[in-house]
Amino acid sequence: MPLSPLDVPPFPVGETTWHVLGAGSLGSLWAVRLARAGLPVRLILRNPQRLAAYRATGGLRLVEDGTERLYPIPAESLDATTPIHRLLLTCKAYDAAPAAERLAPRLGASAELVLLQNGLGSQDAVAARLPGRRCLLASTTEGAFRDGDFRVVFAGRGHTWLGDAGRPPVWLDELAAAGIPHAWSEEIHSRLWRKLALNCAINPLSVLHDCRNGGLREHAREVAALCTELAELLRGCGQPAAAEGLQEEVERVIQATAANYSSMHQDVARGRRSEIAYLLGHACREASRRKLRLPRLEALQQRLQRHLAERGLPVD
Ligand SMILES: NC(=O)C1=CN([C@@H]2O[C@H](COP(=O)(O)OP(=O)(O)OC[C@H]3O[C@@H](n4cnc5c(N)ncnc54)[C@H](OP(=O)(O)O)[C@@H]3O)[C@@H](O)[C@H]2O)C=CC1
Ligand SMILES: CC(C)(CO)C(=O)C(=O)O
Repeated sequence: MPLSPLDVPPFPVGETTWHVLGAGSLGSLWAVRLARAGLPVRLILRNPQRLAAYRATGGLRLVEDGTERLYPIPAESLDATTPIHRLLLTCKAYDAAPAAERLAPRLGASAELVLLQNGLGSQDAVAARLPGRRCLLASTTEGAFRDGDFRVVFAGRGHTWLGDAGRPPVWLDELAAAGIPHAWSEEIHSRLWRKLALNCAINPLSVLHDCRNGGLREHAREVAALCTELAELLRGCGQPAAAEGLQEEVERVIQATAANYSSMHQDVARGRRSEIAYLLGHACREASRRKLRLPRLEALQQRLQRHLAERGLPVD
């Protein structure tokens, strides 16, 4: 497929650089769209070897609507020392806090972070390592996957919600200019909890039954029982809105994604670490902290951990 260099910026360049740590699926998708809107973007790669590999490939490749293009976005390694004012954190949940800790010396008091991790728990861990810095939470329904090193396929259009306890930042305009569908959410915690519950109802069972999401239609009673406990957990955690109509939505998602393998199924099938600790693990920890007895969720976690251990994968 033809490759072309980065387009000439169509917008005046913003002043604050978007540093992106996690040049994988979501990070590349964001970095490319911001860069082609003329905004200053810099990737942070994990070490000099990864930086050299990136430079050798000439940039990020994004496959969008069947067309691949090359975007030579500037990059640096984690060892760089220049200040960071705005950071998009798009690594996996288990990598987020260690990465934030490494970058802490470069993040001044007015630095802002956008945390795009799935599940819950990693966001608090990041914030604890960066006292005083603004950490915005994000939840997305966009989909992307890597099919090569620094090559990403934009697989599903979606929407991203961002929020925290403060006011919407002015740079949301930059997301609009970059064509990133988004909205400010006053209830970002509720959205993250709801997504966590959907993931807990679908992903572990899809791994244990080794099936596509649609295969869970044959386990409808098991799914329904989990939804009952998940709704109880959400209410117990002060998220009653996230509990409403949970089972119906889980059934809709199973139907709509029937042909897909869940992200956890894909991770396990490829021998990669899963984000269990930030999904089912977080759910079970919160239940135990609040003395809620949710036997089905606990049994599911134990089954999943056994399954992961048998395959030599981390159980958290
Ligand atoms: N992909 C998707 O469609 C969606 C993803 N999400 C969530 O987004 C988050 C990111 O997922 P995804 O983009 O798929 O993950 P990927 O595995 O595709 O990308 C993660 C990237 O983070 C990099 N990374 C990890 N640690 C460091 C570090 N210390 N320094 C520099 N780079 C680092 C990895 O580097 P390296 O390449 O060197 O390994 C990798 O490029 C997850 O929480 C996921 O659940 C949510 C919705 C959809
Ligand atoms: C499709 C869905 C909702 C299944 O839980 C998902 O988000 C995932 O696979 O992680």
